[in-house]
Amino acid sequence: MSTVEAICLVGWGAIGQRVAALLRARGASARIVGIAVRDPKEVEGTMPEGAVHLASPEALAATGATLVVEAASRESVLPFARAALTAGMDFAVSSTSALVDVAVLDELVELAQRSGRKLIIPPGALGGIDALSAASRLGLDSVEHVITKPARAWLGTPAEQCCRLTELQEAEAFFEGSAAEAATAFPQNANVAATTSLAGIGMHRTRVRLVADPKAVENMHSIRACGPFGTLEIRLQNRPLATNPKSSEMTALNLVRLIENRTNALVL
Ligand SMILES: NC(=O)C1=CN([C@@H]2O[C@H](COP(=O)(O)OP(=O)(O)OC[C@H]3O[C@@H](n4cnc5c(N)ncnc54)[C@H](O)[C@@H]3O)[C@@H](O)[C@H]2O)C=CC1
Ligand SMILES: O=C([O-])CC(=O)C(=O)O
Repeated sequence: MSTVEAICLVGWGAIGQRVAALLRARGASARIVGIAVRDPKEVEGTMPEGAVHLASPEALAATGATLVVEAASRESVLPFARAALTAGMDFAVSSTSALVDVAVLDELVELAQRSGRKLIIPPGALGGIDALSAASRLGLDSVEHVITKPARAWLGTPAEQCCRLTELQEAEAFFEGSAAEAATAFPQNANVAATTSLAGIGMHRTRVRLVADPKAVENMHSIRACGPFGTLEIRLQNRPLATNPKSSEMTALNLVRLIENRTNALVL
């Protein structure tokens, strides 16, 4: 028996629209029933058939969705996750930098437990999060994550105060610190650091380096983890999304995978 998953999206930007387009093109067993954005004009003329605009988190409850997928902003996570979990829906987080705040993470996990639903952290722009999470069950000695993006992807972030992004000739590492510091200061570019931390050894022990590379055309992620399990080394060269160079195509693809796995008999 095949089922159709009813989904609400929070955010209708580069990732949200790409996910919707991929689900439609692939004929996935998923129906987008609601889209939350602050300004309804943003969805005018592009809303998937049968979907409604949601003006607030409280509007989720009436949609009948079983899964809410956030691809909006750090600020959107707490109010929309609260509303979704309370209404008996699972909630998938893209803006994982929101979870650097332990009070937010604890509240949402507790709410998910009480409501019998799931707070889901998809791999986002990453791969290998399954292996890292598996390895962490034996304990890990170290996790390092290097994020290298084209210089233009760092425009409009505090990287502008660390280096002259538009004049760079060579790659420049402009930040080194913990994942907590990286995700807090760069919520549009370093959600992945929070994701790596949640899967591995936490926000404070995960070391992060951020690099602006004027010659790069892709968003690169290099992760190295060591522990009693052995060593893990992963390197992704992600194509950026056409409408937002800060975000990778892989993020949308991982959401499509998550959504399709909800109804597929074979889960991969
Ligand atoms: N976990 C990961 O690996 C990755 C996470 N991201 C994060 O995913 C999120 C979405 O990324 P993009 O689609 O590229 O961004 P975008 O800027 O293209 O689109 C954001 C959308 O969310 C809406 N929005 C923002 N705040 C909102 C709020 N409080 N309530 C309702 N709607 C709101 C905007 O109006 C817009 O429609 C960002 O926070 C980004 O940093 C992006 C790439 C990878
Ligand atoms: O898409 C990426 O490569 C990573 C990203 O923006 C994030 O973690 O916020």
